[in-house]
Amino acid sequence: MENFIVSARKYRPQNFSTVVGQAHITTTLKNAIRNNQLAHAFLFCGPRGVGKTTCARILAKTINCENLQPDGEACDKCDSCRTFNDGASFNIHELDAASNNSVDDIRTLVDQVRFAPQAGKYKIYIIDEVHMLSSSAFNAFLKTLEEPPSYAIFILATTEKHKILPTILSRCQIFDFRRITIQDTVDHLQDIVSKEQLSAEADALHLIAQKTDGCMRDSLSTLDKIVSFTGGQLTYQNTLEHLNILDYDYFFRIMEGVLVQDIAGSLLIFDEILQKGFEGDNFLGGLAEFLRNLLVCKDDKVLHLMEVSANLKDRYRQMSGRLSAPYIVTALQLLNDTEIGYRMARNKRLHVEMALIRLCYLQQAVTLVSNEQTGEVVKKLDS
Ligand SMILES: Nc1ncnc2c1ncn2[C@@H]1O[C@H](COP(=O)(O)OP(=O)(O)OP(=O)(O)O)[C@@H](O)[C@H]1O
Ligand SMILES: [Zn+2]
Repeated sequence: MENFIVSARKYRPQNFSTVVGQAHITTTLKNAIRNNQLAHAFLFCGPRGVGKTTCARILAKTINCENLQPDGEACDKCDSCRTFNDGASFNIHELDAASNNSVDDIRTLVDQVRFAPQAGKYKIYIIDEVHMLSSSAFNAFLKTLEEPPSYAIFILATTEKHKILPTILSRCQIFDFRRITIQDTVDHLQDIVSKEQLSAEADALHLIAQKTDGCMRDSLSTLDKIVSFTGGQLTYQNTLEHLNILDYDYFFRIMEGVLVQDIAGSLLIFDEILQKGFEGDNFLGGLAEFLRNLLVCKDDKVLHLMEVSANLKDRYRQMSGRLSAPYIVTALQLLNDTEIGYRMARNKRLHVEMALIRLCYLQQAVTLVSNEQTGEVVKKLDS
């Protein structure tokens, strides 16, 4: 515990096979390396913290490895690999275009490109947040990108692909990085928790993954924070408190109330939520996601779109079985309208309360309508 190092650095993947959730990219890169068909310019696009810089560094190490493995991975033992692992290689240059975006910055880089590497095969230039380069800097760079020396490889990374000029796009091999799924994030966090000999309930890790929405870097830094906050004992409850997330239990309870048209009960639960310091729109957003999950549960074909823990899945399924699909859809529509009106509403509490009351009445209304007029539709959606 005392030696707990920031996970994002300590657990930065050192080879392609340990990069989580980007197999479509790592496989292609490994094949290109093995077959000696490496492009000279790459564009790595995708959300923040999903492994762009990490993959760029692994690529740099691998193509300089003196003893490339048959599977396309670096050996991690040769001199070159060791200097890369120590962060001491002269063959990798990183430029953060967010803070160095002038023509002069690019000229300095272009000047360096002229010199062949003293050791190793390739020099790799990583330009992070490349969309931030000024247009004159872009132009100064274009010539080098068009005719790079054989030993130079450029890896441009960006979170905003649409801002990249077509002249650059057409000169790069483009890789689209994906946000990391909740399950992949949970598995990765679990792995770190075991290695660090900490303890964490699976549902607690799920909460972290859910909160950080596919960004691995944020998941790891959140894990770090909660570890120090809880002394390394993560439970669902203490993680919930730390992350300031609304407990799903509230939504199950609200729905129980709605099912029996218990208006008073539903309003009291909403009051509890407000007392805890949450805002009405947190609640509306959470309830909408909850209903969306109930809808997704209705069909096994789309069940994987519901990214919740195994425990919670069963609970969702049971609840979903008690509601008709038309009810859920109508309720979602109602919540959507309520969310749109929320900002304008003067009495926000009342605005949400009205929605809850209507949800209670809706249950009856939709059941009546669907039985009489749309029995067929309901059967289809429900089956
Ligand atoms: N796919 C992944 N698998 C495992 N760890 C990851 C992955 N993506 C990110 N990480 C972790 O997050 C940290 C930051 O990742 P990285 O710098 O590669 O992200 P990035 O996509 O380049 O983000 P940015 O666009 O913000 O620069 C890494 O040190 C690593 O610990
Ligand atoms: Zn090596």
